[in-house]
Amino acid sequence: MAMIALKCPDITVTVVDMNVARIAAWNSGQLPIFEPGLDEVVQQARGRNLFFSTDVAGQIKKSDIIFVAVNTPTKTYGVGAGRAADLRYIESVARTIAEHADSAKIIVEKSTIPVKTADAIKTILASNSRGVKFQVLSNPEFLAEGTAVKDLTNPDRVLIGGERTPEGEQAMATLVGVYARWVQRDRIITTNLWSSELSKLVANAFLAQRISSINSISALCEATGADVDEVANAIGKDSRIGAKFLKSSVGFGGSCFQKDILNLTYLCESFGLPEVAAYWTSVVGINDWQKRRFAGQIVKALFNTVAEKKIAVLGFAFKKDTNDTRESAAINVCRDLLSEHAKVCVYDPKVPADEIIADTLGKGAQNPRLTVAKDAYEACAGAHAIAIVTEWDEFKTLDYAKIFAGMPKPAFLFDGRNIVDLAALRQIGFQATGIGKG
Ligand SMILES: NC(=O)c1ccc[n+]([C@@H]2O[C@H](COP(=O)([O-])OP(=O)(O)OC[C@H]3O[C@@H](n4cnc5c(N)ncnc54)[C@H](O)[C@@H]3O)[C@@H](O)[C@H]2O)c1
Ligand SMILES: O=c1ccn([C@@H]2O[C@H](COP(=O)(O)OP(=O)(O)O[C@H]3O[C@H](CO)[C@@H](O)[C@H](O)[C@H]3O)[C@@H](O)[C@H]2O)c(=O)[nH]1
Repeated sequence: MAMIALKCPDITVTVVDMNVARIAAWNSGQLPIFEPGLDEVVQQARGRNLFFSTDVAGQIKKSDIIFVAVNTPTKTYGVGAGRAADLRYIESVARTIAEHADSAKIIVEKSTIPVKTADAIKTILASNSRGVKFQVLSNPEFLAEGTAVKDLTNPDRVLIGGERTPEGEQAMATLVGVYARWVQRDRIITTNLWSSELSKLVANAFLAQRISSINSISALCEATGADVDEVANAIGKDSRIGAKFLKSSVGFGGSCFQKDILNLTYLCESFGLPEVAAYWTSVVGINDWQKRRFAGQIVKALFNTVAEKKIAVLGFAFKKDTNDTRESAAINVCRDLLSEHAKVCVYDPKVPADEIIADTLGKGAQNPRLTVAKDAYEACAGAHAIAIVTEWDEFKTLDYAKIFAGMPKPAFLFDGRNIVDLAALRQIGFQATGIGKG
């Protein structure tokens, strides 16, 4: 929304949320999320044509286009628990719009949702809105965290789905007109509603599948003496495969991939396609295995016991350049090490200590074996092993000789992101290993 406001000064964009603290943060000097370049975008547009408010009802009345970007987490209860998307926030927004709208609106699904959700939204609107006309469009978001501003400035594509009726086409043309202010017209794709809704889930499933594919091969590389980065480079040169998203890692995290694949598999089963569901479920299965495998390798290398040994975990966010920790592999790694009674000391440049502890142990819980350091050097001091879990750039240039000097020997380093020079570390004296480095 900040990007639309930046690129379209004549359009007034008001972001509303019922979370008062979040809106207050968006109106303050300290935005609630860390995202490179976002502060500058917000600063340019805020107060000009970008506003943040908790007045949901008032802004529904005033708006011509309403983007619905509420959370659609994995359901934790009842039918489909652990897999289906929980659509209660979507439904509640549809009811609120129906209650307060007193003129025609275009409703844009921006949240990631199961196919056919637009039908449910349309039905709720039509049954409650006292004759006000709505058009529902699907406009999934493809930005990745950490590169959001770049992705939004120059998107590979913008996808807009709508009804193939004159009113639907007109609504799509209106939304195309917004994006066309800065996105090349041939990168704005229009489709029917169901293709657009489904494409978002499929895009994430394909991206995650590439990571699980290369991660499965990382284990084979370790067993055979091959190097997974060399394999990725060799296969990625084939233009049919492509070089991106082939970086083997401790496992993918983030709020989207797992949730959206589970959502897709649940949909497949609901439509009577268990074989398709099983195929995509295995992408999540390999990811869970990869996360466990990493922690297991640490325990095994440290002579099958990490009890009371200090392990430094470098990085807690699910990827670099974000403070988001949702589904981060670091959570699983820390939990597995704690269950082996290791003393885990975490450092992340952007994630606050209380969040690291709450994510790992649960809200309010404490464990004296889990501590948070103010920098990487403090985390590594006296540690038997270092585990690099997030690929923050600063971990590439640490003074590893100094760190080595302060560790008990043998000193181990496990690079879960393949970002450091293993040969140089071995030269220093480390027992250093990476993912998929045979
Ligand atoms: N985070 C991403 O990078 C990303 C990228 C693409 C798509 N998505 C999709 O976008 C959606 C939102 O993701 P997110 O990461 O921003 O989630 P989030 O949980 O960080 O934010 C959702 C916000 O919606 C608010 N909300 C919920 N119900 C509301 C209501 N009835 N009225 C007003 N506000 C309400 C919540 O208070 C919360 O602040 C999800 O469907 C997600 O899959 C996210
Ligand atoms: O080669 C790779 C690429 C990524 N990752 C990991 O995969 C996860 C997801 O990374 P990324 O996709 O870059 O970030 P997200 O913000 O989760 O973005 C994904 O999820 C968003 C929400 O749906 C979509 O909009 C984006 O297009 C999609 O890339 C992270 O843990 C990464 O470290 C790897 O391990 N290897």
